[in-house]
Amino acid sequence: MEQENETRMEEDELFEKIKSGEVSLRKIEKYTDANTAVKLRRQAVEEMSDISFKNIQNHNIDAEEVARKNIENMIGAVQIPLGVAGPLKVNGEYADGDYHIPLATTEGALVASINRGCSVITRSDGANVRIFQDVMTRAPAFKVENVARAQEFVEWIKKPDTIKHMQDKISDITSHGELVDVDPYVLGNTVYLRFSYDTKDAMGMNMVTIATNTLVDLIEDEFGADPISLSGNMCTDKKPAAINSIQGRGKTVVAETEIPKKVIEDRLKSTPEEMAEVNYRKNLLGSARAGSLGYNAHAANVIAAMNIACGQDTAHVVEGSNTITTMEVTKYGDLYCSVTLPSLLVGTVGGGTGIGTQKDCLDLLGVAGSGHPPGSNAKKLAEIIASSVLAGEISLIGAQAAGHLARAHAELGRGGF
Ligand SMILES: CC(C)(COP(=O)([O-])OP(=O)([O-])OC[C@H]1O[C@@H](n2cnc3c(N)ncnc32)[C@H](O)[C@@H]1OP(=O)([O-])[O-])[C@@H](O)C(=O)NCCC(=O)NCCSC(=O)C[C@@](C)(O)CC(=O)[O-]
Ligand SMILES: NC(=O)C1=CN([C@@H]2O[C@H](COP(=O)(O)OP(=O)(O)OC[C@H]3O[C@@H](n4cnc5c(N)ncnc54)[C@H](OP(=O)(O)O)[C@@H]3O)[C@@H](O)[C@H]2O)C=CC1
Repeated sequence: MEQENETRMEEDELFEKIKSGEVSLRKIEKYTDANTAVKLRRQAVEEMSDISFKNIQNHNIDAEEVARKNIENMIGAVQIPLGVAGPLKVNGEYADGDYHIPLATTEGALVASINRGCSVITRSDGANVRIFQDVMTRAPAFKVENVARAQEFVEWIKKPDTIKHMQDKISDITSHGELVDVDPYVLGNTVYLRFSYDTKDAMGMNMVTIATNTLVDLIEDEFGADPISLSGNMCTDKKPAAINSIQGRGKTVVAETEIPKKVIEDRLKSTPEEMAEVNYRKNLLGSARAGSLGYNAHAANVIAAMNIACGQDTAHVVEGSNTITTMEVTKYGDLYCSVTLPSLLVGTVGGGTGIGTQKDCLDLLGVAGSGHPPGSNAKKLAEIIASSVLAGEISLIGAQAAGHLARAHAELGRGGF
């Protein structure tokens, strides 16, 4: 950021100007390098709040790296303990092998549980996992004169020539992103266009937002619809929404395993019948009665811990929690288990994936940066996360079937080992 400094100032002089309000907290980088700016901002906050930080200054993040794209008004960093579960055997199209799973959390018993689930899956010959759809969506809202005009708009947008024209336009904006499709939704005189893109190894929200902005301009110029908002909430980003469960968003991933009865008895202290019953009455019936969009036990736990560890956008736990878990006793008396994640949003480039500690975690999984071909690293990460969600579901349902949930949290979540 140094090249952007308007006028370099000595630290003492700058600190006085920050304290007096002459230089606002958010403009400090204009007068010094990013790391000094972080230090001065923190010291100013300490003085203004009359406290003395003991911890947040202790980190190894280079503000020169992150201040430009990951954070504004930086004053330090918060640490979250990192644990590891595994090995987890994954039989995917992109992830094929045994993996150690990085999990950043403060919830005692969570890593132990996922670790147990990994051991069960690995002893059951692994998790079979496949990706069924991979598109990131952005849905702007347009206002039109009336319903007849809405119909013309929908017909125009779905014309092959229009789509080709928009695809050509996108290729000027991004070398990795590709417009795949557009789905129109009409509500009175409002039309939502849900654009779907292949974003390769990027989770893609910046990419598709920038690309869609260009398409909104094109539509306004060439069709004349009135753009109201670049995001019309039918995307749907970071909110619980049935459209993501039904149409998918990001990666739609399914992972399954078949656990021998003996493994359930030995490792989970339960039986296939008991676990299937708990899954049915809890994850399926209980969720239906509650009006939940997530028919699972704690997919969000695993996705949150992996998202934090691997530099993903933590708010996308919302989409991931749409997961549906099934368990059924097979004709051999074993237990078939699956998780279906309709909307898992992950990437291995961009966002927080380049920060040192987060990149270490991506390296552990062998997915840091661009894949060969592009897109393959993000798909591999998605397969590993879905398999880890399966591990979490198996262990927690096992614990609830065995009546061990409260005991586990009393022992591991309150200081016991
Ligand atoms: C806690 C366990 C795993 C004990 O499970 P256990 O079977 O009694 O323990 P064990 O000592 O026999 O160990 C079995 C395996 O568990 C793992 N394990 C065991 N201990 C550790 C440890 N310290 N560190 C790492 N791994 C551990 C490890 O894999 C071990 O195998 P080994 O290595 O011995 O061959 C089990 O009772 C369990 O999984 N309980 C469920 C806990 C859980 O899933 N918590 C998640 C959060 S719950 C929540 O937030 C959501 C909720 C509950 O509200 C959602 C809902 O509504 O359902
Ligand atoms: N803008 C918004 O509305 C929202 C933004 N976010 C934030 O967006 C960020 C993530 O956006 P995202 O677009 O994923 O990331 P970035 O914008 O950080 O980076 C993505 C860019 O990386 C380049 N790139 C290099 N190699 C590859 C590759 N192998 N595959 C794909 N792209 C590659 C692409 O450039 P090129 O396009 O030139 O090919 C792509 O546009 C996060 O910080 C998240 O928090 C989250 C929600 C909403």
